[in-house]
Amino acid sequence: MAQLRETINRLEKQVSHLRADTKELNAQMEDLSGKLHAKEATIQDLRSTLQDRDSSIADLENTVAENKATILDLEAKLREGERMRKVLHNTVLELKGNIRVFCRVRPLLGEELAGVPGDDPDPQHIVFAFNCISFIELFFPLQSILSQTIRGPLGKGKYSFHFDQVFSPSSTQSVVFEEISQLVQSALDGYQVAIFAYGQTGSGKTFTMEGVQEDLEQRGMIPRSVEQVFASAEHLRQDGWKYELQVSFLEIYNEKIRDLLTNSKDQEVKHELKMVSPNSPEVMVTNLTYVKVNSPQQVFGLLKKASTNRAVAETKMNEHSSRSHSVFRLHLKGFNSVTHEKSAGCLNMIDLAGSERLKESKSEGERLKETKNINSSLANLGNVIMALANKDQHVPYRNSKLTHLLSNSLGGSSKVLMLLNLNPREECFSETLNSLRFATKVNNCNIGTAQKKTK
Ligand SMILES: Nc1ncnc2c1ncn2[C@@H]1O[C@H](COP(=O)(O)OP(=O)(O)OP(=O)(O)O)[C@@H](O)[C@H]1O
Repeated sequence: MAQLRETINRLEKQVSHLRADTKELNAQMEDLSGKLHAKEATIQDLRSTLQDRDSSIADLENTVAENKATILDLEAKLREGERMRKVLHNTVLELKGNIRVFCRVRPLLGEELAGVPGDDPDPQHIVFAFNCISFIELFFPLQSILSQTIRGPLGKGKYSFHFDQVFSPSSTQSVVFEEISQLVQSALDGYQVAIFAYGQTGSGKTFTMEGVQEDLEQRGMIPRSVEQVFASAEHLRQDGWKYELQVSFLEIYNEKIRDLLTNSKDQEVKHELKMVSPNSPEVMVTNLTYVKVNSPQQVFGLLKKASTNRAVAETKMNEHSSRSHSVFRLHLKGFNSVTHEKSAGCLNMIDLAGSERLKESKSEGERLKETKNINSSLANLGNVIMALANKDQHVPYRNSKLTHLLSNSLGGSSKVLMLLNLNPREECFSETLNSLRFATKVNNCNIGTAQKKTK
């Protein structure tokens, strides 16, 4: 019996322990389930945060897609704008005629200013209208002072001219370039472009075309055009255009062609003008150096090389007078990988030899021969332009090397600009009048509508 009681006691103790354990386990269970609820709530929170994030990402993705569409739309509009610019530019040129004349008068410089009141670099006998950028008036020098105070007809003492644009002595290189930059652009669009600097010795032709290379402000039309062509070609890449650019530079001296980019010291290398093929109007120069160029700096190096090679002779009118025509050519071949369009433009920049007449130049001997050759090739340039304007059956391209070489860039399918340079000195009055008359004849010509070239 006692043993039984002892067993019961022991069991009762064990039951009481088990009860206490159960109680503790229940408490722990409750605690854990509380924590589980809390975790579930956190998970729920995180889920809803994730959902919010997902919808924000979707919103952002939509916004990005919308922006991309807007950008594509804007790019298409820009391309359309660029196309319209070309169309408008070409229409304006068609209306104005594809031959245009700009006139630039250089300032009086250095010793030329001696005795000029107030060192005024503007000539007294040339008058520019304040309200008309295309008008220039020349006064017979003896009457020029009078004409400044008494306005009105002075009979034969006053000569008025209109051109597409007139630049007074204060016009900078960048102002002049602004007016020709669209024309330069046309070469990238596949046009044949010819820009001539015409004028008597010392009138500023070389300054206008080449300028001072080391001085950014004074750089001329050639370096500025080269920079613009490279910048535009780079810009057009995004539309699928890729350009191959090639430079040649030659001079025509005494009706002989000389390569200005040659490394050869052999002056006897002969250069002849030949048709590219029997059916092509294009003329090529035999044995001429063509350099493939990839940067403006590379072209500037070639310009330096050419200027050291260029023949410079002395005349009585200008100590360092250039007695040759120089022809800088940039050939631009374009291909568009998106539209498969092709273009083949050419930019010719020509610094003509001084246009003074024989008796003014006081030339003798070898200089006399040079002057005669220069005069006859310039006169022939005028004849070619007149023949084109008159739609003559025969255009005398072959009468001089210059017009023969440029025949492809002078016809009705090209764009021509004559930059008439004038010397501001009163002593140059009769040459100035002569130049203005020649340029007026050119200005009155309309050589037809330019055509793009695709091959
Ligand atoms: N717009 C200008 N501003 C400042 N200087 C100029 C300007 N135009 C010309 N000159 C200066 O006038 C001088 C004669 O100019 P330039 O040599 O260009 O004449 P040119 O017509 O090319 O003569 P040439 O027929 O002998 O080649 C140069 O010293 C040149 O630097």
